[in-house]
Amino acid sequence: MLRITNLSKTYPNGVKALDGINLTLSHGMFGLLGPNGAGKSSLMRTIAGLQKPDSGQILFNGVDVLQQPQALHRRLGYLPQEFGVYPRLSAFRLLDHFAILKGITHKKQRREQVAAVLAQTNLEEHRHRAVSAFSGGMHRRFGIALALLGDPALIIADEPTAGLDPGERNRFHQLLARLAQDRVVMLSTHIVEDVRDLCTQAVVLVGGRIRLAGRPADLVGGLAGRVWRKAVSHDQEPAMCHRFHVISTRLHEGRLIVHVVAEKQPGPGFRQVAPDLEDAYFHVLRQCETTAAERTCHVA
Ligand SMILES: Nc1ncnc2c1ncn2[C@@H]1O[C@H](COP(=O)(O)OP(=O)(O)OP(=O)(O)O)[C@@H](O)[C@H]1O
Repeated sequence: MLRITNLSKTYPNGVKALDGINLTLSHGMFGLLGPNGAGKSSLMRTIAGLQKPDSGQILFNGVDVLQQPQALHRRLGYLPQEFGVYPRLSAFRLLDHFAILKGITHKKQRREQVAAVLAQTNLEEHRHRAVSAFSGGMHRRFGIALALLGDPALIIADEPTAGLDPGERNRFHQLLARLAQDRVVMLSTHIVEDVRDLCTQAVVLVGGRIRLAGRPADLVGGLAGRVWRKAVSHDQEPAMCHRFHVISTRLHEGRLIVHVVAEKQPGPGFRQVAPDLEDAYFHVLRQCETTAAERTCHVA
């Protein structure tokens, strides 16, 4: 349904935010995972038509959307990372206003759509409240209500759960999962758990390039039998990082746990564990860091 080929984007300051991205998305929830500055928002903004790439192609149902932006824009719901400040208008009035901007000019049809998106996002009982007085979670759900106007076939949500408490985050995830049943939902995040819990497909983006792609369960496959864990003291950690290929250090019940990638038992006290998505993600980040450091060393 959405096919991206060789997409690249360099900003005027010389930062290459996207470097030859190739992706094909069909129905379901698609996770875009990457650290700060990986290029997630750049990719989403480019798909949403808010900025032009330097090269590449985006096909939506076979139509080239860089040549014919309207082909996608009518079918797109975009939930950006940053929200503007809403005026003191009620949720109903604001949605009605945006529905007009989306081209839903027939009054009865518009009322029905606004009522439907309020129901889908569980905001019906708040429809007469000013959006400016909504909580963070309600804001996010209101953002989705806006994105749903016009019944989009593709929803792009850029780090939608940032700042939500666990309850709201869970409710929001369930809403996205319901929406993904019959459309494409593209979700960017740097929270590995979100991708593991929600997504049928995922890519790891680092430095504007796709480093890992597939079903979350398959992404860990390459690490099978190679991840080892050990509880260490804070003092031991630097030596561990020096001696072993440490992919992560996490706190568990106040204790520091290191995960190491090694072909065989790396040393006393290490226990082999089944790799999870977090291991796969941190392993890729480590590989990218190492490659970047090697490049810097060569230049130096
Ligand atoms: N308008 C811009 N002009 C110049 N550089 C930009 C611009 N937007 C983004 N960048 C740079 O491009 C790179 C990718 O940024 P982008 O916002 O796409 O990453 P991201 O993965 O969404 O990060 P985050 O998780 O922090 O939102 C970064 O180095 C960023 O500083």
